[in-house]
Amino acid sequence: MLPRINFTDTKSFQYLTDHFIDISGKQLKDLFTEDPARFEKFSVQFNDIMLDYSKNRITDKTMALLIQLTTECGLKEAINAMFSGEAINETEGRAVLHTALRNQSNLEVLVDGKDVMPDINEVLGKIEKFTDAVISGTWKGYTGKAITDVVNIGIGGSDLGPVMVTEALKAYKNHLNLHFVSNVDGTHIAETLKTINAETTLFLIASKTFTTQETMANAHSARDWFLAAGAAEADVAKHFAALSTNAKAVSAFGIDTANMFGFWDWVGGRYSIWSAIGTSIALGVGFQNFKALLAGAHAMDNHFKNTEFDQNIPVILGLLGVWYNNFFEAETNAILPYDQYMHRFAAYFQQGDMESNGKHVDRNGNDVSYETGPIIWGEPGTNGQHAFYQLIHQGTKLIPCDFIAPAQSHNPLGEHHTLLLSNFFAQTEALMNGKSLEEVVAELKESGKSDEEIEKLAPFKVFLGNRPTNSILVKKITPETLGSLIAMYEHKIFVQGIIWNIFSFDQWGVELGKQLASKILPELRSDDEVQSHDSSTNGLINLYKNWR
Ligand SMILES: O=P(O)(O)OC[C@H]1O[C@](O)(CO)[C@@H](O)[C@@H]1O
Repeated sequence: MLPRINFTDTKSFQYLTDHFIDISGKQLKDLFTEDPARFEKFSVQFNDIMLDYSKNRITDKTMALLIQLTTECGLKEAINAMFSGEAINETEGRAVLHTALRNQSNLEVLVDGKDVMPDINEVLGKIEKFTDAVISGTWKGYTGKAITDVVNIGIGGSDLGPVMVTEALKAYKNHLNLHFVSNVDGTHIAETLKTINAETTLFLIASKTFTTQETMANAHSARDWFLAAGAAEADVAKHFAALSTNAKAVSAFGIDTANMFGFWDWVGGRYSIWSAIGTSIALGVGFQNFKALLAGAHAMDNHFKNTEFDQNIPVILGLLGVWYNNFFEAETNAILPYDQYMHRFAAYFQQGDMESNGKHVDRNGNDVSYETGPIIWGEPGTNGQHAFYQLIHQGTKLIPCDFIAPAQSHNPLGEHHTLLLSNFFAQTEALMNGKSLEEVVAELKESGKSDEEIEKLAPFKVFLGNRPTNSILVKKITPETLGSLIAMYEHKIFVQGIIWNIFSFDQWGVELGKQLASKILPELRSDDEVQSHDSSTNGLINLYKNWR
């Protein structure tokens, strides 16, 4: 069982509340002047990943108090409980063991007294054989041709991870064309089907439960299209595979369970890229690269499990997030990768973080009296700079940002990467230092502006600065490094869930909308006027019926 400690009742919370009053009046740039060793002190390197968190509104005391908070909240015990397979997803009565899926040490991991590693290794072996056969072309379609296109049909955790990783690792891609269909909007599947040939297409139906409305609707449409293209029922086996925990529903759909790659209920949907849900990744970049992704994540797991908290990257990131969320009252957290390949990284962690920690009930079943999960958002730099950075620099909201960049590009084209990285370094410096009125006035004078013009313009050109950032500089986006980065954020989310005393591994909040949609569906199927809802919902439904 996880501890049940209201973190606002801890001593460290009280100390942090007092300490916040000191810190909130301090300027980051002054902290750097006062302590030239800040970078050495507030940075951690792990393999090819460097976390520089020195541009945060913290001192030694802040970090010491935040670490004390972890002790009072039982973080160490919670980490051990997760890794050892305790049923810490208490509202669903399940263990949380995505870490076992990437347990390259192969040491046993027990769930209800049973070692799960043999089953994991068996599925991995099956994925390797299958993906090798498809990539090499020995797996043939119903007319004897090799597969050229793979369509992953899934949503949420059965889509976002594979999309994000296959994009992030595009430099490692083989000849297979990957497509991802998630939205129940028929446009998504229709547009995809226009680009592929039934004879050479493999569909992966990715769904943990194999009951998700969107995925089932898309899977049925794909199957109908496949049969309409001239294939027979018996050909389905060569073109459809399932990634799921639900063998019964897979069979009922008509997919041979020989083509099913299984996983288990102790794998949460948004933590499932490491499972059979990663099959599209293994197809796109090869099984060895998929294994390397797992190895990178495993290395981060060991770092998280075994490193003292003051040097522990996910713990540090988690605590900084708590500091801004609960003391500075920052509502959002931007993830800004300076790497075009990572353009879906923030979207991936929108689900990872917000579905995990978007909770207002604590582990005792009581409403929390403090803020929990932040809003996660972001786009790759430098595009974001020309879109929303204005607000980060000069707006009224405090937005802690994670800047991520690789030192080496997969596409070292002319000066592009140097230009990109000059922006990466400049942005965090600008956010920290800002630009004072005196500096603005001096600059305008130098540019030849009159005193009158300067007086008018100057206020708009001031940057208050003091805006916190983390810089995550990696050597290169390789499968290993990407695996480590993903695991790093997963564990950061875990740390925060423990501090906030919430359950991070259920997602009851997605149920109500689903329930109501299934009630409304039959109403939409009939032509009768609807009167069973509030006037707004009735009005909209009836107008829709008139217009359709
Ligand atoms: O893999 P499944 O069972 O189709 O579920 C898809 C997604 O739906 C959710 O349950 C809710 O949106 C996610 O947690 C999950 O990733």
